[in-house]
Formats: sequence, structure tokens, C-alpha cells
Amino acid sequence: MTRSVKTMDHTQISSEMATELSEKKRIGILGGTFNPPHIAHLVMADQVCQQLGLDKICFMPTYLPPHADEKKTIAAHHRVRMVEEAIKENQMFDIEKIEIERGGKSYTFDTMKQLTQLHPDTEYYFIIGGDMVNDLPNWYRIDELTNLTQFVGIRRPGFPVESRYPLLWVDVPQIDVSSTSLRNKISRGCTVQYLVPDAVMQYINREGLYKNEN
Ligand SMILES: Nc1ncnc2c1ncn2[C@@H]1O[C@H](COP(=O)(O)OP(=O)(O)OP(=O)(O)O)[C@@H](O)[C@H]1O
Ligand SMILES: O=C(O)c1ccc[n+]([C@@H]2O[C@H](COP(=O)([O-])O)[C@@H](O)[C@H]2O)c1
Repeated sequence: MTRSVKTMDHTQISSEMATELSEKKRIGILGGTFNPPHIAHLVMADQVCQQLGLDKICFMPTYLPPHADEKKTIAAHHRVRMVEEAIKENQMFDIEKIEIERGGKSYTFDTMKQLTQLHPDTEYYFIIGGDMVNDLPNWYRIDELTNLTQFVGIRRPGFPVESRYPLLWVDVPQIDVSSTSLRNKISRGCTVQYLVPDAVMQYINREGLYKNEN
């Protein structure tokens, strides 16, 4: 059965592509450091899931972010626990721990190669914020990666919506929250209530995370 997939005002998947896709499981992957996970992650995952009619969204924490030199992160087990807390109330959300289990630098090409080999019945949609799109040319084996997964771009305030790579752009209410801003707030003793799910805030408080940064 041909499925009509309307993604946003001006992007539409062709009916041939939709037919082919509808025969496979369709899973969105939201890769991230999740240091910590916040409401913008949840909103973008939910919107992409609903707008593209995906079967589920897997939140995929990195073990070591590929640009680790530039990005200090707390231990992976804390980030995994926070993601689990953040997604626990949504049945369409799941966690993919393949990068945590593999260890080392979490290059997306390695991950998607592994996932597509393990699950040939699945079509993957790799979700990225608009802030990452400009950086795609620097990703490890990016040309091959675009053959393994369909990238989905999310508009983010202040970032362009163009790329030389094939992206599906999805309109999501823009939420100007980042993990960096939350870490800064917590280290200054400011509240992050409503910016992260309650369960994540409780975990951060219980474990005393981000208090001594900067
Ligand atoms: N407010 C946002 N709007 C749109 N996309 C976002 C937003 N916050 C994060 N993303 C996207 O979510 C994915 C995972 O992000 P990540 O875990 O690095 O969070 P972050 O808030 O960007 O973190 P940091 O501030 O530490 O860089 C990335 O593709 C990122 O671009
Ligand atoms: O593979 C790469 O070269 C690459 C470079 C930058 C980012 N990524 C992936 O993009 C996702 C978001 O990264 P980050 O650093 O914003 O958390 C995460 O899954 C990273 O592994 C991947």
C-alpha cells in the first residue's frame, strides 16, 4: 500500500520512495551527547516521529563524541541513565546503546554500518539539529554515510537551512535550550525546572552533577 508522507510545508517524499520505505521498519535515531538531555531533544524527537510517521525514535548516546577534544562530557553511565529517565513515559521512544557498548570515538558511519548490517529490515533516519548541518562535510566518511541513512534536519535559531547533502527538513517549534546553557545554569546554582524532565532534574540533584563546572 502506498503511503503519503507529508513532512512539512515544502518537502514531500515521492510516492515511489514512500512505497519502498513502507515495506521496511522506519526508525529515527537521535544521536547526541545528552549532557544532559533536555526538552528540545524530546520535542524534536516527538515531532519527527509524528510528522514522518516513523515506528519509533531511538535516543543514541555517544560514548566519546567524535569531537571529544572540544567537548568535555561527564561519564557515559550518567548520560545513559538521564536519557532513560527522560524517555520513560513515551512508548515511541527507546534508547540505543550500541555506541556505549562499542566504546571509543562514536563515529556515526561506524554505527550506521553496524546497525544496517544487524537490521537489514530497517530504514534509518538520523536526526540532527540545524547547528550541526554546516559541520556535515567534516564528518567521518560522510559520503558513504549518506548512503546508509537519511539525514533529517531540525531548524535551530540562528542556523542556515541549506546543505549540499540530501536532508529532509522538518519544522519543529524552535526551543532555544542547549545542554551547554543548562550546565552553565546548574553550575551557577540557577534552576533548570521545566527545561529538563522532572526525573532528569531529580537525577542531576541526586548525583550532584554539573555543580563544579567552570
Ligand atoms: N534546541 C535545539 N533545537 C534543535 N536541535 C537541537 C537542540 N538542542 C540540541 N539539538 C540537537 O540534538 C542533537 C543532540 O544534541 P546534544 O546532545 O549535543 O545537545 P546540545 O544541547 O546541542 O548539547 P551541547 O550544548 O552540549 O552541545 C544534535 O543534533 C543537536 O544539534
Ligand atoms: O561521525 C562523525 O564524524 C560525527 C561528527 C559529529 C557528530 N556526530 C554525531 O552527531 C550526533 C550529535 O553530536 P553532538 O556532539 O552534538 O552530541 C552524535 O550522534 C555524534 O556521534 C558524528
